[in-house]
Amino acid sequence: MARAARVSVATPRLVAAAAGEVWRADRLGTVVAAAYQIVGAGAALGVVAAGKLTFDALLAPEQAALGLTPALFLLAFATALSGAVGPLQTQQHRLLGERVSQRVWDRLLDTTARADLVTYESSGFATTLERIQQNALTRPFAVTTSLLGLTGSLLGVVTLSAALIGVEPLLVPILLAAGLPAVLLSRWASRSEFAFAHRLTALFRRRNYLRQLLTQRPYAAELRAFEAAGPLRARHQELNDEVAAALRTQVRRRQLIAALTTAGVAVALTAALLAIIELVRRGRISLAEAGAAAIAVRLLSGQLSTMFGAIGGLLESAPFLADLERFVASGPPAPPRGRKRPLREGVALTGVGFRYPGQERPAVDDVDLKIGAGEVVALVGENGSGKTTLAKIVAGLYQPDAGTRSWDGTDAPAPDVRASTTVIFQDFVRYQLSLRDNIVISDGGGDADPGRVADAADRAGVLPAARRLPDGLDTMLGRDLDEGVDLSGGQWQRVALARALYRDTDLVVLDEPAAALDPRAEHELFADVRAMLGGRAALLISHRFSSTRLADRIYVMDAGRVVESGTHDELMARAGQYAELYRLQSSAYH
Ligand SMILES: Nc1ncnc2c1ncn2[C@@H]1O[C@H](COP(=O)(O)OP(=O)(O)OP(=O)(O)O)[C@@H](O)[C@H]1O
Repeated sequence: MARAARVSVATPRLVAAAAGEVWRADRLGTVVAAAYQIVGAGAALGVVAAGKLTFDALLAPEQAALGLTPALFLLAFATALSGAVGPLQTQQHRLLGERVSQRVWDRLLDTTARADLVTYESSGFATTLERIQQNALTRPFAVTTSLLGLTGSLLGVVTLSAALIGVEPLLVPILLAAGLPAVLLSRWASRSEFAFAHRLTALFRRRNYLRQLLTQRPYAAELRAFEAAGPLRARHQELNDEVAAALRTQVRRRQLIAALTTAGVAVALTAALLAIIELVRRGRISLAEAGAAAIAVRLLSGQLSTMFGAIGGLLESAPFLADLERFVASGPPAPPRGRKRPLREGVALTGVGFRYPGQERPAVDDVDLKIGAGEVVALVGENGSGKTTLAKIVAGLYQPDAGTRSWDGTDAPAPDVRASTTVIFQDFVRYQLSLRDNIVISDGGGDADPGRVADAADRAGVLPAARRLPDGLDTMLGRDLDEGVDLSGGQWQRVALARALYRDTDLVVLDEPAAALDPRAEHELFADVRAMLGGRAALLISHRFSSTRLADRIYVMDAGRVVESGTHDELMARAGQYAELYRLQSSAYH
């Protein structure tokens, strides 16, 4: 309730802010839309005036200002103009709506880009983002349409009321009386609509996910292999039923609100028309005046409906606008652009701990780790032991909750660490762009340096595949956009490696860089990993111990902690967890 009150108080500010957005998105478009609105209101007035002139010409030709034919022409013109404005407006709104949507999307994308990785990965963020996308993005435009409607109808209401007051002042308050219930009913509609959107977001998210699974290419093969489409369709159907049931209830509620509002307007209209008949009966107004008054009453009631509808629209949009504003304001300020630093001594983590929001156990606990300049350091451990989390801390993507991360002995800010480190994740992105863009995107995209592209591609072993592609480095990759050529999993992995090397930082974090490589390719990569890295320091995560045994130092993680560290030989001599895992793995090949 307190929240509803706050939103009501904030409504004018929210509406003004939304209108400001529309104005900034397309000034000329807004002016044109407003002009149509004014023409529409003027045309409605013209219909009344021409109606009055027509009645005068019919009933009292001797006193009429215009002959019947010109009066009828005027009436036809005003009616046609009033009818034509609607479609013109609709088309203009399509254009304006697109520009506004682009602008609001920009604000949304700015907010999501600013959010740090932890915020981004939290489930609340995704749900709010979905709700904003589903419900709030179109609101600034809807508000402007309502505002324009309100302006036009207000103009109509004022002028038509003035015309009616000339005939009988009582007619205006009779019609206006329909307003209060209409506004109260819109407040009810607004609250119920926001609550409905809130309730349904999680349902929509789940349904959208199933739709992606059922329609997108990466899932097509597995879904067919498991014949999983059937069960997934059944779940989709359950969600459809739930959505339809919730929507049915909401639609019924809105229909009831609409019916009550219309009934209020109809009662007021009937009362006004009865009053006009009564006035004629008592001889207070002439028949011509009564005819014009009836037209004016009908038009005024229409304008009042538009006005109340517009007010209702504004009230309905307010909570969604507040939601949008809250979301845009919730993002932290954009982090400063990081400065790329060379790595002269090394990176060190001391007593580092990290806990994911809402998780009880830390994913990384009291970890000490060092990567000297030019060193290759390996991180091994069982699934879920915290390797990827630790890699994200090293790369500056997560800030440790405890302990310190130092760069060349100083406490480097996270943006600097990010700018000075390159990470390739297990689930690296397969950009549906050209092969060249897939490589250069790691260093700002922009103008590619052909020499550096060729060097990175060569080191990562991409060149043999590139030579077989129809347009070499300029071949579009991926099949999602129809035009591309798909690569094998291993070839994609080499492209990701080339991307890491193109960025040219002194520290590289590679999370399972050889998972998709064939044994020969993996052997070649690791036998000569230092040559591939070209002097860069590397943190290498791998489950394949053959890949990591040549590392300068190996850290073994278990349940978030580093339980052992040393060279391969030292760890084997210790006969601890590493030695056990290593033996387990090598025995599989004997
Ligand atoms: N975004 C997240 N939110 C909450 N918990 C997470 C998140 N990411 C990982 N975890 C949890 O943190 C722990 C460590 O995960 P992490 O991905 O770092 O392990 P890993 O050693 O890289 O595993 P794997 O070898 O399977 O890749 C796991 O228990 C995991 O469930």
